[in-house]
Amino acid sequence: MTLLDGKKTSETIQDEIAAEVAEIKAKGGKVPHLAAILVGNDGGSVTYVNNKVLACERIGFGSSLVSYEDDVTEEVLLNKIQELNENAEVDGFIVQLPLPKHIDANKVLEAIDPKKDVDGFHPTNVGRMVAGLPAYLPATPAGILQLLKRYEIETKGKHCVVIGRSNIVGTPMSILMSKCTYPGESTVTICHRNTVDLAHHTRQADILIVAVGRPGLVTADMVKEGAVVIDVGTTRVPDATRKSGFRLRGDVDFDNVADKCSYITPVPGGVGPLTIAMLMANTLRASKREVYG
Ligand SMILES: Nc1nc(=O)c2c([nH]1)NC[C@@H]1CN(c3ccc(C(=O)N[C@@H](CCC(=O)O)C(=O)O)cc3)C=[N+]21
Repeated sequence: MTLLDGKKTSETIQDEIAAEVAEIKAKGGKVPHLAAILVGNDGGSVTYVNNKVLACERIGFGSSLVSYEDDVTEEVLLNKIQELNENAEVDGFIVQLPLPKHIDANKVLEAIDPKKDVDGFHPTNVGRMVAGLPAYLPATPAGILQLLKRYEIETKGKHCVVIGRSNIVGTPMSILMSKCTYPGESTVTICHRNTVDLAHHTRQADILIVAVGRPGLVTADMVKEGAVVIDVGTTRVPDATRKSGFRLRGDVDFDNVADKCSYITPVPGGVGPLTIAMLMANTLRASKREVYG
């Protein structure tokens, strides 16, 4: 069994980006700038957004964080988005999800200029991705592709089973794995909460990608011997022995599943850190006008 070291791969990618930023700076070019909008103070969201800002500092990007209380109006949010769309200093920005219920998240995401949508959540980028046109790919699926690629894992003709159909992970992941470029060319099955006999499907998987947010959902009996298992779940569960009072748990019962796998991602230190690296990669592409010219 080989551990897919997301933390190390993320550091490698960020080093590559940092080297490019240093080059841009040496030539007097524009330093990439990422802005993030955070609404409310959900523990996870605050951590992730802070990690994104820290990553910017580490690799030499400019960054700005715009924070609102969770009672902010949709109008205020939409006005800020308009401002960031028009601000030439800002190459890309994200609105951290989830948003409070009184805000229409789809409306907010559609207000972002697709050219600055480094999360790849705008319908224009989703459509371009599906059509195989240059697009910002959502960071988590893009990070998983990087893991498969950098560990040289064969995907052609393999059966890839994706559990979860979210707009952020499951749906784009399944589309990307079916595309005719490496890593891809897999036969893809999408499973979700209405799937009958989930284990029947997962046992057929050469590559199993789990993005549900239910700790321990995938147990050893559900995994084929030699499978590649990618765990996207990062749920905070109470843990009195930790200073923070919680620990992160994936969707896969790692301790029992790992022995059966050819490759597996840990949680933490798997897919999560790559999500940050790929957001940085998208921001660099935005500043170089690589996607939209
Ligand atoms: N607009 C938007 N874009 C996102 O990309 C986005 C979002 N909203 N909302 C929430 C999810 C979740 N997400 C993660 C990012 C990093 C880790 C990550 O770095 N995890 C570390 C541990 C971090 C920790 O200490 O908690 C790990 O797995 O090793 C996890 C999850 C991005 N998301």
